[in-house]
Parts: sequence; C-alpha cells; structure tokens
Amino acid sequence: MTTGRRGRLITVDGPGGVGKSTTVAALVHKLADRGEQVHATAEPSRSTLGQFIRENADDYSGAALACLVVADRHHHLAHEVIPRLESGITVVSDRYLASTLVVQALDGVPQQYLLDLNAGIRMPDLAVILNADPHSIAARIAARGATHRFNRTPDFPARESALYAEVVAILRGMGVPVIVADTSTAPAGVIAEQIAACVPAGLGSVAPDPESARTQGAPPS
Ligand SMILES: Nc1ncnc2c1ncn2[C@@H]1O[C@H](COP(=O)(O)OP(=O)(O)O)[C@@H](O)[C@H]1O
Ligand SMILES: Cc1cn([C@H]2C[C@H](O)[C@@H](COP(=O)(O)OP(=O)(O)O)O2)c(=O)[nH]c1=O
Repeated sequence: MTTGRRGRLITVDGPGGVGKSTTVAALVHKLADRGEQVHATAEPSRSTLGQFIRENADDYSGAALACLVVADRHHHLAHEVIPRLESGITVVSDRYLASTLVVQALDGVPQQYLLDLNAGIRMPDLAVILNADPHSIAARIAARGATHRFNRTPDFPARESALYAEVVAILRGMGVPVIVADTSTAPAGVIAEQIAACVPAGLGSVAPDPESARTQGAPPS
C-alpha cells in the first residue's frame, strides 16, 4: 500500500557498541505501533557488496574502504531506500553518512574526500547520533566481543566518540536536523520515544528542536 506522501529517512549512527541496533529496533516498533509503514535497514547493506564489506573490512582500509562503503550507499539508496521513500515508507538506517565521516576519518581519509564521494546522496530527514561515555562503550564491546578491526583497538571508543560529537556540527551545517542521545544515561526505549516525537505522524518532514530533543551532549573527549 502506498500513502501518497514521501517517507522519511531516519539515520542512526554512533560508535560501535553504543546501542544503534537496539535503538533502531525500538524506534521501528514505536513508529509501526502508531501506524507508520517502516522499513529497517543498515549499512553496509544486505547487498552482495555490503556483505563483502562486512566480511572484509579488516583487509581494506583508507580510501579503498571509503570507496567501497560509499559505493554500497549509492546502490543501497537506488535499490532499497529511495523506492520505499517514494512509496511513503519511512526508512530507518543503522549507520549512514555520519559513520563514514567518522570511521573513514579514523582510517586517515580526508573529510573533503569523504564529502565528495557522498555528493548527491539523499540526505537524512533526521540524523540521530548516539554517543556515550567511552568506558561504557568499551565495556559493552568487551561483553559482546569485538567484531571488526575498528572495535578491537583499545582507544577506538574514545576517538570515535569525540569525532561523532564533531560530526553533529558538520551535519547541522549541511542543514540536516540532528538529535543527539547519550546511551550511557538513557535506555533505548526512552531514546526511541524521543526520536519518534521528532517524526510527526503523517507529515513528510521532520523538524526537531535540537535543544529540546537532546537527551545529553556528547561526552568530553
Ligand atoms: N540505551 C542503552 N542503554 C544501555 N545499554 C544499551 C543501550 N542501548 C544498547 N545497549 C546495550 O549495548 C550493547 C550494544 O548494543 P547494540 O545495539 O548492539 O550496539 P551497536 O549496534 O551500536 O553496535 C547491547 O548489550 C545492548 O543491550
Ligand atoms: C556504514 C559504514 C560502515 N563501516 C564499517 C565499520 C564496521 O567495520 C562495519 C559496520 O559494522 P557494524 O556491525 O555496524 O558495527 P558495530 O556493531 O560495531 O556498530 O562497517 C565503515 O567503515 N564506514 C561506513 O560508512
């Protein structure tokens, strides 16, 4: 069924282990419960290229990995995201542009190069940046086990957390509505509620008040 209006693209980014997947699942439930058609997705995507990236992120780095993740994004948009948005379905993506601006920066890729690779992508209607005290993040990664080279590096959570705080300003400078939530202090259900409150039911755009939507600023670096 289509609704005759465009869906919204909501993206959720933050350090590995911060709570993205948990928050996305809670948000999708909340939106669906109030009658929205919602599609949950993730980057790297489920495509052949996305799966290749997940399996090989330890063997590719720098500009090579940047090109792979952004190629996957362009394909993801064309084949999975945009068609749903055009059918009125809200799409929630676990990782998107902000992840590239942070993870690839930590891999040594210049920011302007990353922005150029992303030229023309569909910008999020709402970008959610989850952040947390780096010690909490490290403890969660230790509890579940590191899954890729980025979260095997001990100082990675602190560096990643600091860079996500910077990316908030970059996204806002690009005109993207951003809300920031601290998963060290707020449970996923509460954060999902706050995000859902920024996505008015039945409207084609979101207009969060960044200050009232903010649950916590990013932790100090
Ligand atoms: N808001 C939260 N507060 C406390 N713990 C959380 C929160 N969100 C997620 N978690 C826990 O943190 C761990 C990592 O969550 P996950 O959603 O897999 O993170 P990510 O997708 O960012 O890697 C899980 O054990 C999850 O239960
Ligand atoms: C979306 C994206 C992912 N990646 C990489 C980082 C990870 O190796 C992998 C995403 O894995 P993911 O399972 O999302 O990590 P985590 O559970 O730790 O949050 O893809 C990038 O390097 N750049 C990107 O823009």
